[in-house]
Amino acid sequence: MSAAPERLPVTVLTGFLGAGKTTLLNHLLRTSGRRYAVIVNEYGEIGIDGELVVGAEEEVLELNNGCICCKVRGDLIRVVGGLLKRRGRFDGILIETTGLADPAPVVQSFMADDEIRQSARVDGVVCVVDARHFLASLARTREAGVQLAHASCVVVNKAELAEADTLAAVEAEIARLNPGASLLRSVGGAVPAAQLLDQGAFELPRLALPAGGERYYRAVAPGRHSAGLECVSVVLQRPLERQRFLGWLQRLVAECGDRLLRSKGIVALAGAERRFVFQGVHMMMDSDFDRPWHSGEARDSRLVFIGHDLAGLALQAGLDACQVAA
Ligand SMILES: Nc1nc2c(ncn2[C@@H]2O[C@H](COP(=O)(O)OP(=O)(O)OP(=O)(O)O)[C@@H](O)[C@H]2O)c(=O)[nH]1
Repeated sequence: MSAAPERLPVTVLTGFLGAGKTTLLNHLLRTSGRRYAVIVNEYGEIGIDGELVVGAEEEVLELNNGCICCKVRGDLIRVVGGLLKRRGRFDGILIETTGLADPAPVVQSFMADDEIRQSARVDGVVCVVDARHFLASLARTREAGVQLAHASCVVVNKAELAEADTLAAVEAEIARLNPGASLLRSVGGAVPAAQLLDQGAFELPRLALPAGGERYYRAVAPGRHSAGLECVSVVLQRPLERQRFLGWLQRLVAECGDRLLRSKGIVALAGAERRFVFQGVHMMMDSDFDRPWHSGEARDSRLVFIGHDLAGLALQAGLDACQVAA
């Protein structure tokens, strides 16, 4: 019996208007040494970004006349379905979303559609930010925060235009609000393609969470930069009782999935020899048992929640109640 073909990696490029998404996309196409099908989404009927993508070999598909996050989701599924029928021709798919798009529905399309899910996987969500303007965009708009919340990697672009202290402040704010995301600096989108593509950053077994070891509950209050975006990180030392935790998580995403943008965690369930991992994008959730706990490894649970108005969700109290008795 032949092994199932590997699922095609999909990288979603997000980032605020003018941050440098197309510039990064072109850099990746020029330097990755791999063949990508490109999907570009923009407002308006005339596709401009599609024209700006380098090279004739790449397959560039435009989804115009609507934002990918609302009107054209059905189109996205059709376009990806079509690409998957010709999958031998490329090594992956790159999707550039509009500067005002919420990347969540794009990711959710890959989580929700069974056929696509079997043949393709979201490998990463790359958020490109403009080093000089990011903090202002974050403070003034909801979109910039939503894009940051979903990123598995953030590229701080136009780094040459920002002072060193601005760069440091931008990177600190990114690490505060999305502590699992990797960070790269760039000028003209010039980052090593190998650090962005095919990283499996969105795969359950390779979920990046803040480094373990600390025993803390930390709620990051919305700061002056973040237009209400908050991050809550929780570390729990006692294992969680399975049914109680799964019920709590299910209720949380069902009832609060609109303001809970992103959730992920590595959890020690009582009696389980393997780590339980989960990740959610709004109400959609992926979860599974992953590798066995190593001997000597601290069996604590680490969870991260990013969203708006999280204080009211009483995350710590809810999770505390899931722990087995001391
Ligand atoms: N100085 C400087 N300019 C850059 C850099 N990267 C991109 N640009 C310029 O910034 C402008 C916007 O870049 P794009 O790549 O089109 O940005 P985008 O995010 O795709 O823009 P939208 O599709 O409009 O949201 C272009 O004029 C780029 O040449 C950089 O690192 N430094």
